[in-house]
Amino acid sequence: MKMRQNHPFDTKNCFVPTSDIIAVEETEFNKKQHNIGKWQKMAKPHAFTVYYVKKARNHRWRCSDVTFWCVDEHLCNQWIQALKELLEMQKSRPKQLLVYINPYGGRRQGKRIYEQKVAPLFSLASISTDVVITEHANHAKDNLFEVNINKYDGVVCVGGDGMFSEVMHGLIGRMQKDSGIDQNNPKAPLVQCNIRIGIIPAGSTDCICYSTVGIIDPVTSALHIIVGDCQPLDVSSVHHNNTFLKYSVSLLGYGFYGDILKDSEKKRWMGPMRYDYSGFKTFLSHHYYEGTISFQPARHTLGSPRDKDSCRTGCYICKKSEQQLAEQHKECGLKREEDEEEWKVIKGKFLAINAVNMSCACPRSPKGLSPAAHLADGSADLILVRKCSRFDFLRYLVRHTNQDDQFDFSFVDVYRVKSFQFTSKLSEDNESNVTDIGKKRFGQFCRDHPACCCNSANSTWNCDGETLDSSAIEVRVHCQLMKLFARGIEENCKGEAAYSQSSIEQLL
Ligand SMILES: CCCCCCCCCCCCC/C=C/[C@@H](O)[C@H](COP(=O)(O)O)NC(C)=O
Ligand SMILES: Nc1ncnc2c1ncn2[C@@H]1O[C@H](COP(=O)(O)OP(=O)(O)O)[C@@H](O)[C@H]1O
Ligand SMILES: [Ca+2]
Repeated sequence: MKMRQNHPFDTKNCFVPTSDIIAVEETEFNKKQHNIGKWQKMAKPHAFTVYYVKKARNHRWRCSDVTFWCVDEHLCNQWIQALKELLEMQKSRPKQLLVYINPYGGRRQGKRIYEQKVAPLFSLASISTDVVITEHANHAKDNLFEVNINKYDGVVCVGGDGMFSEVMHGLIGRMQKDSGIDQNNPKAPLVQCNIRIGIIPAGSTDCICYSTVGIIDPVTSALHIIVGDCQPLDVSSVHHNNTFLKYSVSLLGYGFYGDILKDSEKKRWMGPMRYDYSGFKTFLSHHYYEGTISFQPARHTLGSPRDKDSCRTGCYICKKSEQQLAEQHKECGLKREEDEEEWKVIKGKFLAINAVNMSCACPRSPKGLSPAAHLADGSADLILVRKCSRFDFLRYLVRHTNQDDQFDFSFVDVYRVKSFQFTSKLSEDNESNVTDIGKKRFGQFCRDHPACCCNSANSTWNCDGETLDSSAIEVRVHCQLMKLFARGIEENCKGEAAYSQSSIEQLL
């Protein structure tokens, strides 16, 4: 049997694992193609085209295609049939997706990006979609409590980290509501969310996309959704006084990153540039904050924040945590003595407190705030940057952008934790003396005079790009609470990965 590619002079073999096939379609007879090369000899050619994932450099994926021609119509149809059956066997692929687009995220290109780059690929892969273009903040989140969620194999959000956070809150919240779990109870065992979320990056930082896919590229992300990838993700719950505040998957930042976010919200019109402007301004203001942080070290994980190796596709440290989680679920009757485990307490003056569930790599900081943090190990890295000079803080920040170790400073400490609590000195003082409004006034005075570095005002928590109302918080990491359409960052940029047994080449 002879089937050939449509490039007559291309003698290269084409290997495509079935897991990388996007679609198979019958190809219309085209006179121009017929008139070139060897196909002239064919009486009436029949053809089909295989669309597949082509892996390019820097984790970028593209949709490529190859067309096979032959004279026998029946044979051609048999091939199409056989390949379609192979695709049907890929059970992890989504068929029905719910899509939320934030038209105002990042450079306000969300709608265009989806329509031009993503929708055609979904349609090629025969994925049906219900698309909601959000009209206001919390539209997607509220909507997720109302829709018939079981109809969908996944939810896609087109936007930045803030938009992802909204969709995640909708999904996890809906899951807990349906299972009768009270989110306000900080100790409640949360129900895992098995409906995967896909992120089409169209925001300002897009750190969650970058840290889980390795590139900010809407087409690459769409292809990860189409092939049905699955990456579990740790989620932290944030409470204050037995009241649920938020969930976080990337950064929970007090001090520097909180102040940047708060200032930048007023400058939304600047687009992604607002972070550079507010970053510079916040750096100059050099505010530090006094408070107490207590945490439980994550003894269950194999890794440490100072490891040289980072979390990659198929990470064994995350797999180990997954096994431990499964064992815990099995013996759910036996309550773990989590509360009796040790707490460490640190009091101090901090320029920044960053708790990260993942590396938080993004184009501004390609290795991230904690390069060795894991996506799904059930822990967060708690980074404490103590009061230091502006020059030293700049040295620390610069190391986010180069290869040097950002934890190798006397004023920086890092711990791998499974839970932590923070109270600012101000709120401790206020609790002991509520009527002391003089202090609050002084705090306002300081905010209005950025040259002052004193610590009488509170900072704000930056929770995945959203601000929190409370400075005193209680945080707990929930191992692999949700899943993304991603596979983590692949070790080899270019597709040297092992091919699956069932490649088309073998069938030929
Ligand atoms: C002198 C050189 C200083 C360079 C410092 C570069 C550090 C950049 C580290 C970025 C940290 C990423 C953490 C991600 C946060 C996002 O959740 C949040 C919201 O992102 P969004 O606007 O929703 O896409 N963005 C910010 C800047 O707070
Ligand atoms: N239609 C809308 N109008 C205003 N805000 C919205 C809308 N849709 C979503 N949002 C909110 O916008 C915030 C920022 O969105 P995001 O997509 O993360 O953009 P960026 O990365 O630029 O911050 C999110 O918190 C989200 O809740
Ligand atoms: Ca983690």
